[in-house]
Amino acid sequence: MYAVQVENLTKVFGNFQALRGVSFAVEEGEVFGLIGPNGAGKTTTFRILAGLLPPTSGKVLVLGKAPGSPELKRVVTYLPEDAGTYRNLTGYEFLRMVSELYFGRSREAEEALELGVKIASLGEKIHEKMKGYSKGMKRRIQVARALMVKPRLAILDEPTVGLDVVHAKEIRTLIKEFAREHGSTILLSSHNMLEVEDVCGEVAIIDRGVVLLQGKVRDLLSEHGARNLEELFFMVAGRGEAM
Ligand SMILES: Nc1ncnc2c1ncn2[C@@H]1O[C@H](COP(=O)(O)OP(=O)(O)OP(=O)(O)O)[C@@H](O)[C@H]1O
Repeated sequence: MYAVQVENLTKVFGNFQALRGVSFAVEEGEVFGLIGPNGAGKTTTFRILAGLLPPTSGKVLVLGKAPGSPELKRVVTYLPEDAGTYRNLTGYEFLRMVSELYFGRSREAEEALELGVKIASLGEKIHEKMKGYSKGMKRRIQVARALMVKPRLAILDEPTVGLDVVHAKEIRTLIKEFAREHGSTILLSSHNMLEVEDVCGEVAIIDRGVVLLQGKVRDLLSEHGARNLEELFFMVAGRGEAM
């Protein structure tokens, strides 16, 4: 079964066409990367998948259902690129709030909180107010928030945005380990094509509102004789400017 199926998806804002017929499919259990430069349409696609934005046209199924269906509420999580944190809550209080929103005051909520604390790996700092957190710590809390409820599908928009190489690597490792351990499907986006190779088994390359290629990273590189995804992007995107 596909976790996500997108066919010929378009989105028009005013007279600007942000998505011009996007198609890709994500199998359950994959760590899948939607990669492309700034403005390619990644966030727009994710917002549609999360049920936050209506598509203009096209077919979109999330776990076989229309985005935003009530059945998806408990099983799909979405981490926006610009997710904020509650400055005056501690990381622990924030994760507890989210787990109780999902599961009420229950054993499940306690288990989710425990897992969230483990994923965040902030040690004693989990009990400090988030206003003192670094960007990396805030992002860890946000990723923990999206994964701790063990979703069938987690949609993570630029999970490593704004992080240095060390913190980005930590987040990638925790995503990979989480997916392996819990069998969740992870759909993430990135404009950093090199980092995606480290975490995703399969990718779709999107540029200017169109998916140019989809496949397993290893297969795509060998089919096109590219050394890495960045080189492959420039081969298939037909443009020479830097991202
Ligand atoms: N609400 C909106 N109104 C008008 N244009 C929009 C709106 N949202 C997005 N766009 C435009 O649609 C295009 C795709 O934007 P989107 O945010 O999906 O790209 P992205 O691939 O996520 O880029 P980035 O890596 O910079 O986050 C951009 O040109 C953007 O300016």
